[in-house]
Amino acid sequence: MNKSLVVILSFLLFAVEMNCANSQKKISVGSEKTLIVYLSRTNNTKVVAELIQHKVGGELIVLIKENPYPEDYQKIVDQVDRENEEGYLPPLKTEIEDLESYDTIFIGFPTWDMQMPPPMKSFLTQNDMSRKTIIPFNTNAGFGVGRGFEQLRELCPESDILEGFSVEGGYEKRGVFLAIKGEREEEVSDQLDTWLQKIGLL
Ligand SMILES: Cc1cc2nc3c(=O)[nH]c(=O)nc-3n(C[C@H](O)[C@H](O)[C@H](O)COP(=O)(O)O)c2cc1C
Repeated sequence: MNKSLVVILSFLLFAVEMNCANSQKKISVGSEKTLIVYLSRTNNTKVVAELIQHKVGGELIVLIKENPYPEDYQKIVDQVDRENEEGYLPPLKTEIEDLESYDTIFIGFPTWDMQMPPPMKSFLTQNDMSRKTIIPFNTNAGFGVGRGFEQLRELCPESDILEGFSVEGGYEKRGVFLAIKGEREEEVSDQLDTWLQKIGLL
Protein backbone atom coordinates (compact mmCIF):
# COMPACT_ATOMS: atom_id res chain seq x y z
CA MET A 1 0.00 0.00 0.00
CA ASN A 2 1.29 3.43 -0.84
CA LYS A 3 2.70 5.39 2.12
CA SER A 4 0.41 8.45 1.85
CA LEU A 5 -2.66 6.16 1.69
CA VAL A 6 -1.53 4.51 4.96
CA VAL A 7 -1.17 7.95 6.57
CA ILE A 8 -4.65 9.03 5.40
CA LEU A 9 -6.25 5.75 6.60
CA SER A 10 -4.53 6.00 10.02
CA PHE A 11 -5.78 9.57 10.39
CA LEU A 12 -9.35 8.56 9.48
CA LEU A 13 -9.25 5.67 11.98
CA PHE A 14 -8.00 8.04 14.71
CA ALA A 15 -10.79 10.56 13.92
CA VAL A 16 -13.48 7.84 14.11
CA GLU A 17 -12.10 6.60 17.47
CA MET A 18 -12.06 10.11 18.93
CA ASN A 19 -15.64 10.68 17.86
CA CYS A 20 -16.81 7.41 19.50
CA ALA A 21 -14.91 8.22 22.70
CA ASN A 22 -16.52 11.66 22.93
CA SER A 23 -20.04 10.45 22.28
CA GLN A 24 -19.71 7.85 25.07
CA LYS A 25 -18.13 10.22 27.56
CA LYS A 26 -20.34 10.84 30.60
CA ILE A 27 -20.39 14.50 31.49
CA SER A 28 -19.21 14.51 35.05
CA VAL A 29 -18.60 16.98 37.83
CA GLY A 30 -16.01 14.48 39.17
CA SER A 31 -17.75 11.18 39.89
CA GLU A 32 -15.51 10.24 42.78
CA LYS A 33 -16.26 13.50 44.57
CA THR A 34 -19.98 13.87 43.94
CA LEU A 35 -22.64 12.46 46.21
CA ILE A 36 -26.39 12.38 45.65
CA VAL A 37 -28.27 11.94 48.93
CA TYR A 38 -32.03 11.62 48.71
CA LEU A 39 -35.15 10.69 50.66
CA SER A 40 -38.11 9.14 48.88
CA ARG A 41 -41.27 7.33 49.93
CA THR A 42 -43.09 6.71 46.64
CA ASN A 43 -39.99 6.87 44.38
CA ASN A 44 -40.52 10.17 42.54
CA THR A 45 -37.49 11.79 44.18
CA LYS A 46 -35.60 8.52 43.65
CA VAL A 47 -36.21 8.70 39.88
CA VAL A 48 -35.00 12.31 39.79
CA ALA A 49 -31.90 11.31 41.82
CA GLU A 50 -31.15 8.51 39.34
CA LEU A 51 -31.58 10.84 36.37
CA ILE A 52 -29.13 13.28 37.96
CA GLN A 53 -26.64 10.46 38.54
CA HIS A 54 -26.99 9.37 34.92
CA LYS A 55 -26.24 12.93 33.76
CA VAL A 56 -23.44 14.00 36.09
CA GLY A 57 -22.15 10.80 37.74
CA GLY A 58 -21.53 10.42 41.47
CA GLU A 59 -22.55 8.11 44.30
CA LEU A 60 -26.22 7.62 45.09
CA ILE A 61 -27.27 7.26 48.73
CA VAL A 62 -30.82 6.81 50.00
CA LEU A 63 -31.70 8.06 53.48
CA ILE A 64 -33.30 5.36 55.60
CA LYS A 65 -34.88 6.09 58.93
CA GLU A 66 -34.19 3.76 61.86
CA ASN A 67 -37.91 3.22 62.55
CA PRO A 68 -39.91 3.30 59.33
CA TYR A 69 -42.85 5.67 58.99
CA PRO A 70 -46.35 4.15 58.84
CA GLU A 71 -47.58 2.92 55.45
CA ASP A 72 -50.90 4.66 55.97
CA TYR A 73 -50.91 8.15 54.43
CA GLN A 74 -52.92 9.92 57.14
CA LYS A 75 -50.80 8.33 59.88
CA ILE A 76 -47.54 9.52 58.33
CA VAL A 77 -49.00 13.01 57.80
CA ASP A 78 -49.98 13.20 61.49
CA GLN A 79 -46.59 11.87 62.65
CA VAL A 80 -44.64 14.31 60.45
CA ASP A 81 -46.81 17.20 61.72
CA ARG A 82 -45.98 16.25 65.31
CA GLU A 83 -42.26 15.81 64.58
CA ASN A 84 -42.11 19.23 62.93
CA GLU A 85 -43.94 20.91 65.79
CA GLU A 86 -41.63 19.32 68.38
CA GLY A 87 -38.47 19.81 66.31
CA TYR A 88 -37.87 16.06 66.61
CA LEU A 89 -34.98 14.70 64.54
CA PRO A 90 -35.58 11.00 63.84
CA PRO A 91 -32.52 8.71 64.07
CA LEU A 92 -31.22 7.41 60.74
CA LYS A 93 -29.99 3.99 59.72
CA THR A 94 -27.98 5.51 56.87
CA GLU A 95 -24.43 6.51 57.73
CA ILE A 96 -21.93 7.98 55.29
CA GLU A 97 -18.46 7.22 56.59
CA ASP A 98 -16.36 9.22 54.16
CA LEU A 99 -18.54 12.28 53.73
CA GLU A 100 -15.51 14.56 54.04
CA SER A 101 -14.12 13.17 50.77
CA TYR A 102 -17.05 14.59 48.75
CA ASP A 103 -17.07 18.23 47.78
CA THR A 104 -20.29 18.38 45.76
CA ILE A 105 -23.45 17.02 47.34
CA PHE A 106 -26.89 16.91 45.73
CA ILE A 107 -29.63 16.85 48.39
CA GLY A 108 -33.04 15.59 47.26
CA PHE A 109 -36.29 15.36 49.20
CA PRO A 110 -40.07 15.50 48.71
CA THR A 111 -42.10 18.32 50.22
CA TRP A 112 -43.79 17.13 53.41
CA ASP A 113 -45.99 19.49 55.39
CA MET A 114 -44.81 22.27 53.03
CA GLN A 115 -41.27 21.85 54.31
CA MET A 116 -38.21 19.58 54.46
CA PRO A 117 -38.97 16.07 55.81
CA PRO A 118 -37.65 15.39 59.35
CA PRO A 119 -35.16 12.65 58.26
CA MET A 120 -33.41 15.09 55.91
CA LYS A 121 -33.25 17.61 58.75
CA SER A 122 -31.59 14.85 60.83
CA PHE A 123 -29.05 14.19 58.08
CA LEU A 124 -28.13 17.85 57.59
CA THR A 125 -27.92 18.43 61.34
CA GLN A 126 -25.72 15.40 62.04
CA ASN A 127 -23.24 15.90 59.21
CA ASP A 128 -20.76 18.69 58.61
CA MET A 129 -21.69 20.31 55.31
CA SER A 130 -19.42 23.33 55.67
CA ARG A 131 -17.27 24.28 52.66
CA LYS A 132 -19.19 21.89 50.42
CA THR A 133 -21.17 22.78 47.32
CA ILE A 134 -24.78 21.76 47.90
CA ILE A 135 -27.29 21.36 45.11
CA PRO A 136 -30.88 20.83 46.27
CA PHE A 137 -33.70 19.13 44.37
CA ASN A 138 -37.29 18.40 45.28
CA THR A 139 -40.52 16.74 44.18
CA ASN A 140 -43.96 17.69 45.48
CA ALA A 141 -47.67 17.22 44.82
CA GLY A 142 -47.94 20.49 42.92
CA PHE A 143 -47.68 22.90 45.83
CA GLY A 144 -43.96 23.57 45.45
CA VAL A 145 -40.98 23.12 47.73
CA GLY A 146 -42.49 25.26 50.52
CA ARG A 147 -39.85 26.22 53.09
CA GLY A 148 -37.60 23.30 52.07
CA PHE A 149 -34.77 25.14 50.32
CA GLU A 150 -34.90 27.95 52.89
CA GLN A 151 -34.46 25.38 55.69
CA LEU A 152 -31.54 23.86 53.80
CA ARG A 153 -29.83 27.26 53.79
CA GLU A 154 -30.49 27.59 57.54
CA LEU A 155 -29.08 24.12 58.26
CA CYS A 156 -25.99 24.58 56.05
CA PRO A 157 -24.88 28.18 56.69
CA GLU A 158 -21.25 27.50 55.73
CA SER A 159 -22.01 25.76 52.42
CA ASP A 160 -22.08 27.09 48.91
CA ILE A 161 -25.69 26.38 47.91
CA LEU A 162 -26.56 26.44 44.21
CA GLU A 163 -29.99 27.12 42.72
CA GLY A 164 -32.34 24.22 43.41
CA PHE A 165 -34.64 22.19 41.17
CA SER A 166 -38.26 21.54 42.13
CA VAL A 167 -40.78 19.55 40.13
CA GLU A 168 -44.25 18.08 40.50
CA GLY A 169 -44.14 14.39 41.43
CA GLY A 170 -46.87 12.21 42.94
CA TYR A 171 -50.00 12.99 44.90
CA GLU A 172 -50.31 10.16 47.41
CA LYS A 173 -53.36 11.74 49.05
CA ARG A 174 -55.21 11.19 45.76
CA GLY A 175 -53.74 7.75 45.10
CA VAL A 176 -51.07 8.98 42.65
CA PHE A 177 -47.83 7.31 43.76
CA LEU A 178 -45.02 7.20 41.18
CA ALA A 179 -45.88 9.89 38.62
CA ILE A 180 -42.40 10.52 37.17
CA LYS A 181 -42.33 7.69 34.66
CA GLY A 182 -42.75 7.23 30.90
CA GLU A 183 -43.32 10.49 29.02
CA ARG A 184 -43.38 12.46 32.25
CA GLU A 185 -39.91 11.12 33.11
CA GLU A 186 -38.64 12.30 29.71
CA GLU A 187 -40.13 15.74 30.34
CA VAL A 188 -38.47 15.93 33.77
CA SER A 189 -35.20 14.73 32.23
CA ASP A 190 -35.28 17.67 29.78
CA GLN A 191 -36.04 20.10 32.61
CA LEU A 192 -33.08 18.66 34.52
CA ASP A 193 -30.80 19.28 31.52
CA THR A 194 -31.88 22.93 31.39
CA TRP A 195 -31.31 23.36 35.13
CA LEU A 196 -27.93 21.56 35.15
CA GLN A 197 -26.77 23.69 32.21
CA LYS A 198 -27.91 26.85 34.00
CA ILE A 199 -25.93 26.04 37.13
CA GLY A 200 -22.92 25.06 35.05
CA LEU A 201 -22.85 21.30 35.64
CA LEU A 202 -23.61 20.20 32.08
C1 LIG B 1 -46.29 13.03 54.81
C2 LIG B 1 -46.43 13.71 53.48
C3 LIG B 1 -46.67 15.07 53.43
C4 LIG B 1 -46.76 15.71 52.21
N1 LIG B 1 -46.95 17.05 52.20
C5 LIG B 1 -46.96 17.70 51.01
C6 LIG B 1 -47.07 19.13 50.97
O1 LIG B 1 -47.16 19.80 52.01
N2 LIG B 1 -47.07 19.73 49.75
C7 LIG B 1 -46.95 19.03 48.58
O2 LIG B 1 -46.93 19.62 47.50
N3 LIG B 1 -46.83 17.67 48.60
C8 LIG B 1 -46.83 17.01 49.77
N4 LIG B 1 -46.69 15.65 49.78
C9 LIG B 1 -46.59 14.93 48.50
C10 LIG B 1 -45.14 14.63 48.09
O3 LIG B 1 -44.32 15.74 48.22
C11 LIG B 1 -45.09 14.18 46.62
O4 LIG B 1 -45.96 13.12 46.42
C12 LIG B 1 -43.68 13.77 46.24
O5 LIG B 1 -43.55 13.67 44.84
C13 LIG B 1 -43.31 12.44 46.88
O6 LIG B 1 -41.99 12.12 46.61
P1 LIG B 1 -41.45 10.62 46.72
O7 LIG B 1 -42.24 9.83 45.68
O8 LIG B 1 -40.02 10.70 46.38
O9 LIG B 1 -41.73 10.14 48.09
C14 LIG B 1 -46.64 14.98 50.99
C15 LIG B 1 -46.42 13.60 51.06
C16 LIG B 1 -46.31 12.97 52.28
C17 LIG B 1 -46.06 11.48 52.33
